[in-house]
Amino acid sequence: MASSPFATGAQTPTDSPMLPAHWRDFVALTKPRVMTLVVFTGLCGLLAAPGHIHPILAFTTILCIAIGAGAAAALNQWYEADIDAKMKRTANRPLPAGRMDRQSALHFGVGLSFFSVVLLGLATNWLAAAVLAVSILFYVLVYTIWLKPRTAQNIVIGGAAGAFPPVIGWAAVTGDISALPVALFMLIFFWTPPHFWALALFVKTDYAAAGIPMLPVVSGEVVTRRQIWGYTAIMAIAAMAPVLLQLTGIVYGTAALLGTALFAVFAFQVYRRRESDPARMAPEKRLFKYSILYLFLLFGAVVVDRWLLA
Ligand code: HEM
Ligand SMILES: CC(C)=CCC/C(C)=C/CC/C(C)=C/COP(=O)(O)OP(=O)(O)O
Repeated sequence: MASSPFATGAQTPTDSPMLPAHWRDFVALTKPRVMTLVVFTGLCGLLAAPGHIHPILAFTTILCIAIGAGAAAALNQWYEADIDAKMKRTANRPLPAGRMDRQSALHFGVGLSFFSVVLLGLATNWLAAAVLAVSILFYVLVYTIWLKPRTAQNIVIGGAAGAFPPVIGWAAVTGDISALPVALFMLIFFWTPPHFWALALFVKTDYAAAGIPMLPVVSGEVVTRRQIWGYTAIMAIAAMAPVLLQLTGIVYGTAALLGTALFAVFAFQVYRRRESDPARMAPEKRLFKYSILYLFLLFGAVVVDRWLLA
């Protein structure tokens, strides 16, 4: 059995005899579905940046973002194996299901974190590599280990980790960080609370069972619905900022206006919903699904716009 400095002594699925970890479990450890959008926002940051980057270096940059994000996800699951075992949604992950030992996940996560940061630094520049390192550390140390078990504001602050990829992509090309990557960072930063709390509303019993103080568990549904609506309003300002600052043009402007209007409609439906409402598709499920499409749409539009303006 793998020992961990965080072991509670309680019997968990990770205490059971280990089966050899299959490579598919290592892939699962990187949360590949979530990472598609992380990688896409990083790619868009890279493609929107002025200047030239050799295609091989561009590919290496995106690979490093994917590896770094995957490594951070592995470390998140290394630390949370006991918690994941208590939630239906996560109980079948490689560690809680007993298909992999914790030490393998730790080595995989630490090894790939170093590899991605060093490779990015050597291939592009050390500013991009430093931002990648900060995002990995932020996700693992600030969000997973420090804030997540302690406060319902965990994802508001910790969510910054997921906002760095476009900055990394941009910095890899230009060697600096200017207004547009900062605006894209702010967009993801304020998008994260509605994205996550919409999901948290329909999996709150899971989080309650695991003892994680997510907002719907700690403050209840009404407060969460109000907060989703409030952060959507701030996110709308962040979404329009690139247009107002004349960093993007008509394509992004149109996408941001229409896309954000629909986001606001869905967020308002979440805000208005009372528990007794009959559900076709619950508004929070619709908002969660749409939040993912929204970010794909707006980041894609940034790239199209920058190319048209170039
Ligand atoms: C701290 C911030 C965030 C939290 C707490 C969070 C939480 C979650 C959770 C719990 C899920 C369900 C996935 C699962 O069951 O494995 C999810 C799904 C997803 N998240 Fe987030 N998320 C955050 C930030 C982000 C960011 C920054 C992105 C991308 C830019 C992102 C993209 C996605 C995508 C694409 C899915 C859907 C995955 C699927 O189809 O299964 N999330 N998120
Ligand atoms: C480059 C780099 C390091 C990017 C990181 C991107 C990032 C922070 C993505 C967050 C994605 C995510 C699924 C969080 C889940 O929260 P959780 O771990 O609390 O979810 P769980 O309840 O499913 O374990």
